Amino acid sequence: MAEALPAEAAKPEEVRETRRSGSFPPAWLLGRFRRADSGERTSRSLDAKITSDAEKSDGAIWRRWKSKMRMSEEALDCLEKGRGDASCDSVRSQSSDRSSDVSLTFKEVSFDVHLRGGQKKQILAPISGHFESGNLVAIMGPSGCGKSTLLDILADKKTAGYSGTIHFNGRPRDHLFPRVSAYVPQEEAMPKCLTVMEAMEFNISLKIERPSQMTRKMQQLWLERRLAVLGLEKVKDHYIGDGTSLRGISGGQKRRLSLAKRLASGARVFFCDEPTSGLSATDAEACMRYMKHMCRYYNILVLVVIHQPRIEVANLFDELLLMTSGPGRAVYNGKMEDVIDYLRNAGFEVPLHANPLDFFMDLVTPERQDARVDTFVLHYRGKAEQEVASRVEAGLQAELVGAFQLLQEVHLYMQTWGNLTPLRDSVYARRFRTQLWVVFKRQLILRSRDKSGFLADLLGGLAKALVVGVVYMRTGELGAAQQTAFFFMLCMTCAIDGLKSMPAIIGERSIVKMEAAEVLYSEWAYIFSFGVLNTLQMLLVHSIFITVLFAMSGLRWQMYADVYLWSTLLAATMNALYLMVAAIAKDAQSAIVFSSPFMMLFLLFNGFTATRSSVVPWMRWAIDISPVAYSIQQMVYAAKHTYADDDGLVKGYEGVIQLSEYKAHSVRPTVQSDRCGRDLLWHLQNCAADGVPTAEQDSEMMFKPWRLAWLVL
Ligand SMILES: Nc1ncnc2c1ncn2[C@@H]1O[C@H](COP(=O)(O)OP(=O)(O)OP(=O)(O)O)[C@@H](O)[C@H]1O
Repeated sequence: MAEALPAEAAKPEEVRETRRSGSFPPAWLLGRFRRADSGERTSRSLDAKITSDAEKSDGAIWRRWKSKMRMSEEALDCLEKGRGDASCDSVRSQSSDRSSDVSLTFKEVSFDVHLRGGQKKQILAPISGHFESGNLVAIMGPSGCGKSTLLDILADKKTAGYSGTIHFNGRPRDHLFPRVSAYVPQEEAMPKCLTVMEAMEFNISLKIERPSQMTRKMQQLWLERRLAVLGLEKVKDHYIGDGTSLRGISGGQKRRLSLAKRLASGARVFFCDEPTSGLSATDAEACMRYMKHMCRYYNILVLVVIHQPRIEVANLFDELLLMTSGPGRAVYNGKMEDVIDYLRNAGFEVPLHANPLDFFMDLVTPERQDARVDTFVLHYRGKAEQEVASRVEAGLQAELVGAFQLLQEVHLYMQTWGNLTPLRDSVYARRFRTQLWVVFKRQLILRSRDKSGFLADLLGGLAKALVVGVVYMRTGELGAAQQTAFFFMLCMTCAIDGLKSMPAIIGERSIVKMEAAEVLYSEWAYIFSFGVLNTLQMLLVHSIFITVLFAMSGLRWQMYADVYLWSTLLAATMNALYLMVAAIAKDAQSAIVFSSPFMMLFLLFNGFTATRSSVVPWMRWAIDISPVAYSIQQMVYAAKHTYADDDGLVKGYEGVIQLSEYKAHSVRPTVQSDRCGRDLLWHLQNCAADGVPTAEQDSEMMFKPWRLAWLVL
């Protein structure tokens, strides 16, 4: 059910009149509203949140904070209820007391693509515009006219080359532009097991540092105000969900959460690509009303690509950039309220009861029979282009504060609530260490909530050990060949086990890509935290598997450490390989397809069923690089050492070593003595000071440095 919609906020003119006053600190960030009158307005919902502990521990700070939140609540109240009394007028005027305006100016932006035959296709013909904060701007036009392309270019998301000038606050966009802008995709992938408030906290902790005296509770209240602006305060403790396995917030609420997260992060320009697509008409209208609300309340510029909205939604927009296709050209760029007059001037009267935007769109859609594309292109060039050009020129000359100064304003204000580290002049707001910690914490929370997945993993490991264990129960009593077959099976099982973690990384990849594009954190922060947690879980499941299996096999416990070490290294190596493939593959299916050749190569060239003499000479390298072959070999040597008192088994293992041609890799004392004398590197690694083989060599458990490096990699 759609929530109560906020009434339309103050008119753009009101905002423009007051926002240039240049006061500090910026109201858009603070939600800073002075008390409208001396009358005490109690905020019941806020009072309920005040804990006596907080009052006792940091009374003065808490009281200041409480007062700020109450003022912010008053202003919200006025905006939501659309009240017109004097106190609200005062609050409203102060709510638009914004110190930092922002503007986006683009001049002659065009985009061409090169087709196969070397031809060039113009997608966007030169297009210009200038938009200011506090406005909700619609970018509309027929399908394929280049709306999303233009939005991507303006948001600095287009990787292909384009031409034209784009300025933010009268200056070319710099490396800090991503920190003051936000690109909101049609549908954002978000972790389903996170609550709305946690998602907000995650974003803010990666974008704005919490001052030393600001408690988590204070920050949460601050975030609640942002949620309230987008009508989400009632679902702050709800899971985001995915609509299938976990029923979370609605589609419309998810879209608004995408906006709220970025709002809390301090973004000043929003680029929204069809934020209402897929929503019901009521939800779409609610979403747009909240966007308008946000835009006014925080003096933010919002550009929205939207397909033919209902009249109620269309009326919410302040400005319209209407385009036609073939190539994408502007046919209108001005105030939404002037559309009817513009059409009339061009000789078209909007029929009674018709939606003017629908009427206009039909006239500029080339596919329609009644289209008048050329008329409007000429009309725009003749009548409107000049006026747009002068706005653009003024915008280019404006030189408002740059992105760093905007960030600095927030930073300086935040310092009034405690100590902060210096503001970073980097695309990332927080240090790598902080990014790592925040991402790691979220991973931990998500994993701890996915109890069924974790339990299934543990039980799966146990069940696998029991099944394989039943087959190899008498291994300890059997000969060397059968014991080696057990090692072979064990290594095979460990090598394929990592396949199960591929879907997890593929599932999370779209979230990570989006968050990394938002420059919340570096992808390495995710890779490290995922790697650590995945390895820990893998080690736990693997330990259960190996211990149960080993206990069932009846082999001597002296060799448990060796079997554990080599099987773990093997599992970790293969796991890393699968994760690497999963990270670059398109989807789960192609990840399986890509990883199959590696898996088969290592499993087949295992040095046991396929040995150096049995394979074609030019494929021997495959045995040399196979972690499976190396693990089996080390287990065989460990077994030979463990059963040194059993001549029969020792002979059997020597036979296996000979058949498998492990000698080529092992260290024979006679050869070593000789080599210890002449090979310096070999000497340093493998020989004792007197140049004779060490005890480790005798046990034939030597590491080959390059093989160890391969395993670790
Ligand atoms: N990098 C590119 N290479 C080739 N063609 C491109 C590229 N970028 C955009 N186009 C083409 O430009 C045209 C406009 O695409 P765009 O998505 O911007 O249109 P749109 O107006 O947003 O369409 P819709 O309303 O249907 O989403 C399309 O035909 C698209 O294929």
